[in-house]
Amino acid sequence: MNPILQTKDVTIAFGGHVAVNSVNFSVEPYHFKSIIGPNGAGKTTFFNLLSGQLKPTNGEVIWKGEDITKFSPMKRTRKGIGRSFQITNVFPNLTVLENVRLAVQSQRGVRYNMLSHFMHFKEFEERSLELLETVLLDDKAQALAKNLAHGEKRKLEIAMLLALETEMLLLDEPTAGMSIEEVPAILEVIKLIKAKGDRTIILIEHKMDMILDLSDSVTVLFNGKLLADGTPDEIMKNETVQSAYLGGLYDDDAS
Ligand SMILES: Nc1ncnc2c1ncn2[C@@H]1O[C@H](COP(=O)(O)OP(=O)(O)OP(=O)(O)O)[C@@H](O)[C@H]1O
Repeated sequence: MNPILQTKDVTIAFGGHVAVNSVNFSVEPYHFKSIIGPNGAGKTTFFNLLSGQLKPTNGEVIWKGEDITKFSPMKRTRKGIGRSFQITNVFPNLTVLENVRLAVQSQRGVRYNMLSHFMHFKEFEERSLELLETVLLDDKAQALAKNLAHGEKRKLEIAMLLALETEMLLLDEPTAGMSIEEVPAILEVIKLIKAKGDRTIILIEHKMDMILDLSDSVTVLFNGKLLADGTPDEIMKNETVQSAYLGGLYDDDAS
């Protein structure tokens, strides 16, 4: 099968520091791929190269055979690459439902058309409730976004990302900053999205154990380079990966 997303020798340097170094990466449609690596491995920088927040110093990003290296983040979203919203995109004084509805409206392109908005209001609201059910947040639909617990905010971000109806989801450490009690619920949400089977998902995770049973395949970054790529089983047995993680370079306390 042809990859849906690929990078060819993608590289970015900040001053003299090469944060992502000649990475050749590919993911097939409907695949669930995790990117793992210790702190500072280059995971977030690599995600920014995929989503367009950063442009590479060298190399290419290819979406369905098309070179999108120079495309803006918005253009990539329109093409089908959705990246999880940061919490700054959430309106704190609106309800959870209103926040998701705004994302649904923006996807349908009716943000500035009041008549169309009025005519489709019920449809948007129904779609928003459906998305809140998917992320197990429907019981908080009427709560103000600012009153949500951290884990619930991450669910809201995921609902808003799903509202964009993109073929690909880029999830950047969805469990970051969560309390131990909140983690199973967000993993459950990710499992539900995966089970629908209609999207390609790439997820960054810092803690390897978190994602092994979720992932079809795993890419390991280390010092900006692609260290290994394979099934979770292959990655677990890979000695180079083990030493990268266990060699005192894996800081378990950082996000
Ligand atoms: N804008 C920037 N300017 C300078 N250096 C940067 C910049 N962004 C990232 N870096 C550096 O690039 C390296 C990779 O950082 P990155 O945040 O991508 O790692 P990461 O794998 O996501 O780490 P973590 O698990 O801690 O989030 C780090 O050494 C970081 O300090």
